[in-house]
Amino acid sequence: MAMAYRSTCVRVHGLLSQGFVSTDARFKGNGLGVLKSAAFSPSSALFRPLLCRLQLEKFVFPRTFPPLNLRKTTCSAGAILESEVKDIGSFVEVGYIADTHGVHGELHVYSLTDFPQERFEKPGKRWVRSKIMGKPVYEEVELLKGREVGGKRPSWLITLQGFNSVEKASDLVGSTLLVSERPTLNDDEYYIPDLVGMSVILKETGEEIGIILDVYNTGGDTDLLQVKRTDGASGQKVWIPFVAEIVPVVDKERRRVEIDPPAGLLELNSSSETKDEKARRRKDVKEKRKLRERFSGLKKKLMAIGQMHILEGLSSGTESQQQELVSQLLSIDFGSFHQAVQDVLPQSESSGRERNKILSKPPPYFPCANWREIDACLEQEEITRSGGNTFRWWKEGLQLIADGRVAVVVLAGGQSTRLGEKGSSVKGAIDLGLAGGKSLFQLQAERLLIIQELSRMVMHVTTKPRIPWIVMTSDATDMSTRAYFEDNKFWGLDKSQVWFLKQASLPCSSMELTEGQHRILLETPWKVAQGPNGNGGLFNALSAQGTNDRLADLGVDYVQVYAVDNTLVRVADPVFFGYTKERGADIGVKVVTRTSAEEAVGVVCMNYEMAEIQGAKGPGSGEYSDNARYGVLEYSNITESLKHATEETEQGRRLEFRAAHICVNIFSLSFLRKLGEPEFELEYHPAVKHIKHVTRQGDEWVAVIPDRPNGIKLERFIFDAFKYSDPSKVALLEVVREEEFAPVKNAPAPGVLDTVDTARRLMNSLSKRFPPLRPSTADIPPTQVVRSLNLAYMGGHIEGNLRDIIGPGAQQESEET
Ligand SMILES: CC(=O)N[C@H]1[C@@H](OP(=O)(O)O)O[C@H](CO)[C@@H](O)[C@@H]1O
Repeated sequence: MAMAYRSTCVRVHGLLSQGFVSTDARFKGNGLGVLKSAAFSPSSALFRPLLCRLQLEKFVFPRTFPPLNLRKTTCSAGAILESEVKDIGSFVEVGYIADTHGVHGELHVYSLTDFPQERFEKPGKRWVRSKIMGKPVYEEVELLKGREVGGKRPSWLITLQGFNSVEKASDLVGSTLLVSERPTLNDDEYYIPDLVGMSVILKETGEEIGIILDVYNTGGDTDLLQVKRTDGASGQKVWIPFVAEIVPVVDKERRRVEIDPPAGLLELNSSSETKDEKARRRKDVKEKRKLRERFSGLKKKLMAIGQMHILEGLSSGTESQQQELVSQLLSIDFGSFHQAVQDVLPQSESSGRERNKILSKPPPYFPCANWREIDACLEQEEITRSGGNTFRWWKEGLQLIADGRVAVVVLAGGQSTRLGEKGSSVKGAIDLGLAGGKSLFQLQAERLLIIQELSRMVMHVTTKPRIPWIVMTSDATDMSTRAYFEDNKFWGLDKSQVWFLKQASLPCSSMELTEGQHRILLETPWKVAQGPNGNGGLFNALSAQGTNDRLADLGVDYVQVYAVDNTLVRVADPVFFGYTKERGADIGVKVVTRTSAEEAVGVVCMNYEMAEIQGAKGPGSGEYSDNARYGVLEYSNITESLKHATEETEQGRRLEFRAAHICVNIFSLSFLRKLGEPEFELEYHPAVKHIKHVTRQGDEWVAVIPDRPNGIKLERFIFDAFKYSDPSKVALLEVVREEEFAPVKNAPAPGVLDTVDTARRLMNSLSKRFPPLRPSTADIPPTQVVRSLNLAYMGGHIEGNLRDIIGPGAQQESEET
């Protein structure tokens, strides 16, 4: 019976039921052989520096903006040209390197092999084939380790020696992973390419009846040899089960198999096979036609929007690289992209006009939460006492949590470009340098665990509440984020309460115009550079992926949404929930006082539409409409005069627009549902960023690593949704900056704010104000436990494992109860 591997092996043993086919390179039955270092000519060593030099000489600086730093490392010292490889047929494609993963240079590889464990997990030599200046280049690499990850397509995360940073690893994205040796097979196993082309001889008569065309497995256990008749039935194809009884001899030396077919097999197969084959061919033709139609539709669309250049990769590269490009292109919504570009273009041209129509004013009075008040009440062990506002909101919020009426969303789809190369593609996984190596995600998970426990204790519910934690990711962060949560066992949360939600991405485009178009940028010749569609992409994602319905089924009324980068964020803050509910609001907005005119934060304002007032004289006239809407003047858009505007108060001069938006908001579920409707779509804004890409120059692809912003990402802003709410349903709540806002945005550098270092300092100074939460808490009276937990939630330090203090996670508990 036969075990068959395309470009790999077929095993013969037993009867009809025991064979199978698997493939290493599914679409190409390459031959194999062992590649020896002697296979390369000595001149390859001479060629390397020449190749690198040539590359640099070929770099042309883009005309429209100043010289950029170009990548100089595309050709590594170990790379050799394809022409230098003597035994090219000996390589087998085993995977396609689709992306980098995490901070340590892991690579995400789509499997093209039937031996994934062997190829991606077993340490040892591998080869990488990429293209430099249009020429295939091979480089030997050492696989250190690999692990399987979930997903629609079989894929692995691998680590290669020497590729220990995102920067290094990204050089390999778009390349093909190869092996140069086949797994050792048993005596009864054969590689398909070895079988293909063998003569098929009738054992009884010694007569040749045909040659093996291919080996197939139709899903059962048995491999089938497809044999083209060369005898009297010339041209017909027959199928011969690859089992020892029918194929007793496989003679590799003489390249022949001897068969002993049962009576009628050859005839039976010939006729029935023709039918099967026809059906298969019809299906193939149909599928190919469908694909061709989709592809020609795509081409027309690209032509219409002036973006044909993104198809250039199809004239070079390997089959798998081209397939990757086609499948990526077919998945991109170019209609939305084009619409978004249109949104952005007229806006930037007429922004002066737009601004004249809107008069922005600071928002009216908003209260400030007073946290000390809660602790004072708890210290006196008077949980039932009415207390002040904050204490009332706190209890109301804990009740909402206990009743399962709230959920939280963390916005974690961003690509962390401002964190520089040392940043992680998963911002929430950044090591903050805290004791215990806690990351942003871990801090947030701990707060969620604590608040669930607090709600259980204060509201006397028997089952610990389980607050749905929706993690919004993007193509750029999804897989790594999921793997990070899995690796950390969800920090003790119930896995089922964490829902991943992927926001959409859109192509990135050049900043300058070419023939009147912002041209789409390519990450590699076979991959369009894409970016997540901004934090305002949340609303579409929630509705399109059924999350709103799921929340409604659970009875959720309010959803807190926050940016992943805030180390001090109070996840599922009961005060904020209680306040928003008490105000009957659809939107709750946390603000802090802006520190200076230059602080990179949006400021909350009221926008009055001047155009709607009869006879209004314009801004400054003192007249404006009463249909004001809440909005945010984003730091990237605000005018200099509004940014610096001050007002006189009894305490002296202060900034007029001082309510900084910290990206911690609450939306009622009914409002989120409304935002899912087409008429409440949010507009796009251009975000100007550094975008690494490749460009085609003549026959060569040139890598561009910009040292200044060179491209545009199209983003929606979450706060643009505020304008769709009646202002009476928007409730601002001021909180204490030192207690609730310490974002990580930038790479650490002297004098730079909002870095890991500044955030850690803020965290440490806050936690010093509270006694640490210790495991011994378990021995103190419940009211004191509540106080300790509340202080830990507010930023206190936790000693040891949180699970030792608050007991098992929700899942175990609910299973026990
Ligand atoms: C579109 C958006 O939500 N922008 C927010 C957000 O800015 P980023 O620079 O995008 O992180 O977080 C800031 C607070 O950290 C907030 O002030 C600003 O308004």
